[in-house]
Amino acid sequence: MREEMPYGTEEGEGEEVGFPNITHKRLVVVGYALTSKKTKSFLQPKLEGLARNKGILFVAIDLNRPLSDQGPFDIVLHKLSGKEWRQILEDYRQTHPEVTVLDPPDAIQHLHNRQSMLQAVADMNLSDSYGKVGVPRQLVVKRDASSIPDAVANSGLTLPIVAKPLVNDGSAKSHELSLAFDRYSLQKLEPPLVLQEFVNHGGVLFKVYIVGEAIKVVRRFSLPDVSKRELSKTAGVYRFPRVSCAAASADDADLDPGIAGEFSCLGIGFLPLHLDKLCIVTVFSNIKLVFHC
Ligand SMILES: Nc1ncnc2c1ncn2[C@@H]1O[C@H](COP(=O)(O)OP(=O)(O)OP(=O)(O)O)[C@@H](O)[C@H]1O
Ligand SMILES: O=P(O)(O)O[C@H]1[C@H](O)[C@H](O)[C@H](OP(=O)(O)O)[C@@H](OP(=O)(O)O)[C@@H]1O
Repeated sequence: MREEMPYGTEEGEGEEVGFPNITHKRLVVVGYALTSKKTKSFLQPKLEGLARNKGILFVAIDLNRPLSDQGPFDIVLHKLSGKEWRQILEDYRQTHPEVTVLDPPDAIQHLHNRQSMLQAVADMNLSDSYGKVGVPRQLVVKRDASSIPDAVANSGLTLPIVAKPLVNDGSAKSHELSLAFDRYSLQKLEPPLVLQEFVNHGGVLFKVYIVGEAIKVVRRFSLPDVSKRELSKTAGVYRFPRVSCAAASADDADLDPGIAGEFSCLGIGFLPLHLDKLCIVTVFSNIKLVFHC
């Protein structure tokens, strides 16, 4: 375990660590392993400043050196995928039980797959006086795109359909979604895929960020509803951009009065971007819900 160290100087390191107005408290050291893109979007000056004020220091993990030779860390924060990294983390957890790993690989494995990520939500069968939370009906297609039209017909899924890569590993490809207005166009897509029924939801969805006990809900613009008339007049499959990103804030938008108390959870992620607005030293997840009748 790390010794009690006064803020401001680390033993053996001559330079000031620079934590104003904090003395004789232990520094919490967070080792992070993220892609360069995620580091850029996640470790913004605002977050590092918030952390510094709370006596929390972020230190980049060198992926070219043994993890055990680095640190010592109080927390290891990561969003990398792959069997090798998972094994490194599992080995590290065995030799460093005192270190909190966010998130433990076995706790997030099911979120790397767009089929299993929603199973937990479906199994909860959440319902109360405010409404109920479900998941869109969906179908997994692992190979052979030519079989998709018949598979969709046999599954009873209704159009339009949102096609999503089955793997959700944070790569740009894992966010390449398409909207199909007819079954036959689906054979142009590249399995493995999850095919989800499109849920009309008034063009606004909720993103729910949960970090330990802290919960933040934001409204985001989403895909507009598709009417039966539009569906009858439209054919083809169309790739669409990341419509509900941070820039698409709909916090001031009114919800469509025609929709009422039924929520569909479209997807679940972890280690969301908006960490700087929430306490930053517990479990991370972000859940996207749409609100529809
Ligand atoms: N079944 C659905 N019905 C209606 N709209 C959907 C559905 N699934 C996804 N969408 C729309 O597509 C957007 C992206 O969906 P999803 O969150 O599953 O993908 P993502 O790539 O993880 O998104 P993000 O860009 O938030 O990381 C949603 O914000 C919503 O606008
Ligand atoms: O609406 P936000 O900005 O929270 O959307 C996030 C999204 O929920 C995921 O956290 C993405 O992370 P990955 O799944 O690892 O891609 C974020 O992408 P990022 O690459 O910009 O961090 C989205 O911003």
